Amino acid sequence: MNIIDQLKEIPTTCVSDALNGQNSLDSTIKPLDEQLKVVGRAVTVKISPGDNLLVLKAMREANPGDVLVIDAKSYMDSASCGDFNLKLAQKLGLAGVVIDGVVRDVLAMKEMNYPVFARGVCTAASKKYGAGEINVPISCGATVIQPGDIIHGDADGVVVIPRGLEEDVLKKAQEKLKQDMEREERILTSRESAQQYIDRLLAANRKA
Ligand SMILES: O=C([O-])CC(=O)C(=O)O
Ligand SMILES: [Mg+2]
Repeated sequence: MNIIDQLKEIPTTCVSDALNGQNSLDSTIKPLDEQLKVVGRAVTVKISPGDNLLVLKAMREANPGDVLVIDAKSYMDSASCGDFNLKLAQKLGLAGVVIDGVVRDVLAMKEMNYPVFARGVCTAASKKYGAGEINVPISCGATVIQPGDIIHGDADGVVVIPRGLEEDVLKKAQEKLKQDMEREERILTSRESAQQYIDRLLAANRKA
């Protein structure tokens, strides 16, 4: 299994733990549909607020399985994508779209079964002027994202795994998931074992 497929089997919280809580996008960037997760390599685009022509160019240049990450500078009053733009991304085979900005046509989007993460929704469209840059380092949700970094998102939010760390993060995240599952089996068996767990934790962390 390649690293993307292996990461798909792990919750985003465990990936975050493997990164010591670093590299989480702002928690206000949320999934439109909590049931859908996204894992793939970032294609980045930086746009000028209110202008989304380069979003289309970036998706045209992306490979199937990539995640389009849009730096719209948190602009909340015109949509970086509507349902039609997202249907283009889906048709082109992109794994999903993450936006530091907003979308529109949200009801049609929810019918698409396609992972989209954004700060919210608005009514107005963007213009098509073409300002911006494709596949450059961007800031999205106050986090630096380089083209090719792995984007990992689910109901809890989005984290970015920098390229150089991906093997290490995969191993640590797999280990964390295993530990979480073992802990549940061990501790959640009775009222007494739940009490003992908390007592041990308090004793171990008690300040002098
Ligand atoms: O055309 C746009 O920029 C936004 C829109 O409504 C869509 O994609 O459906
Ligand atoms: Mg539309």
